Amino acid sequence: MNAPMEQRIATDLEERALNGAYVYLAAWLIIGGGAGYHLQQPTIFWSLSFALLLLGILRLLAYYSSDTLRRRSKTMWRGLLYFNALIPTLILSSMFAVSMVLPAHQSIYLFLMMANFAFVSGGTVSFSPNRTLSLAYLFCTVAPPFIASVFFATENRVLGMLMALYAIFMSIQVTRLNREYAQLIEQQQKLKALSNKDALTGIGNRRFFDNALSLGWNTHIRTQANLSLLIIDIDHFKRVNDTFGHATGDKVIVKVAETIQRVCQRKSDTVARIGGEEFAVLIAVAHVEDVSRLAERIRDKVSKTFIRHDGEPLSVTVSVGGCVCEPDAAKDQNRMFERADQALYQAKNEGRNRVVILRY
Ligand SMILES: Nc1nc2c(ncn2[C@@H]2O[C@H](COP(=O)(O)OP(=O)(O)OP(=O)(O)O)[C@@H](O)[C@H]2O)c(=O)[nH]1
Repeated sequence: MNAPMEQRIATDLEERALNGAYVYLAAWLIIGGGAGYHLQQPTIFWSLSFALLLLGILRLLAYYSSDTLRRRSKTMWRGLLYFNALIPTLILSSMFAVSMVLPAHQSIYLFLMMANFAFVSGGTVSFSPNRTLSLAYLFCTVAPPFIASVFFATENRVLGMLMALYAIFMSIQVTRLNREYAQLIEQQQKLKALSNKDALTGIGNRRFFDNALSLGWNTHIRTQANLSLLIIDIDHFKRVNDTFGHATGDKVIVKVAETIQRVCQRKSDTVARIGGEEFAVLIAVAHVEDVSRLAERIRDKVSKTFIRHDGEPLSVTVSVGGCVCEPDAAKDQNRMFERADQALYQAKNEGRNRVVILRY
């Protein structure tokens, strides 16, 4: 399982578990209060109410500090998630078992039976993104009343058998729901990746670049991280299309994209096609000399790269405009882009096949 998928499942589970912060307590108060159990067994009633209240608060705390918790220790985070998900249902299903076996607690029997069936459905479906958690929930909800009905209150055996049958049915449903959930998330991830990809070259598209620029810009301002931008435009590309045809033009675009990618191989480099024959590169470099050197390498490599047209070699050149940015909260990312565009314009005006870098 990849990291974004793991993160997505974790967030989903926490959100689905959030209702439990009040549902168990509310159900217990309604059942106990409605059946007069709070008068018959006040110590048990109020102790369990207090315990469910504390568990609800713990669940809320776990939800609101989940990011920190996950960052510190995934094992602790998972342990707390399981604890919060399983203990409240275990308490109520155990009370259901008790009410089945001991006549003194019979007043809550029927209501707890209804609540228990509801929890079996709701809880197992809610936790289905994590099959283990969902099956553990099913077990905690069904096992106590099942054991009680089969071994201690045998007049309830039919109910026990029904619960077992329902548990088997739900466990099959969980497997199916879990598979469908995983497929859905996978498809969403694929769609997201596709929507960020340029169909012709396979590199990032304009949307991908805009997101990367915003993200890079915010980090640049917040952490004073280095950030520079290059805009690369193929020279006289209209002529390529007009002379050799659109299909060859496409091949040229693909080749230029590959060449830029080969030069910009650092993990921190972001390469995208932002227009027809226009590319952008975001780099974590702060010195004009370093940015110039990289831009020159791109320019040089493109000019030495050939594609074949009717067996004949064909090459193109590119002009590169760059902007090297000093971090300053008063500046803005659009101005940075405009500055790089201005540098590109200058490179074109000065004769093309050249690099111009400006500061911002
Ligand atoms: N083959 C192909 N051509 C494209 C694509 N996108 C844009 N173009 C063409 O790229 C050409 C860009 O031309 P111009 O903007 O005039 O620029 P240029 O000819 O490169 O001239 P300079 O940029 O000034 O050097 C146009 O003819 C567009 O039709 C594409 O995806 N494939």
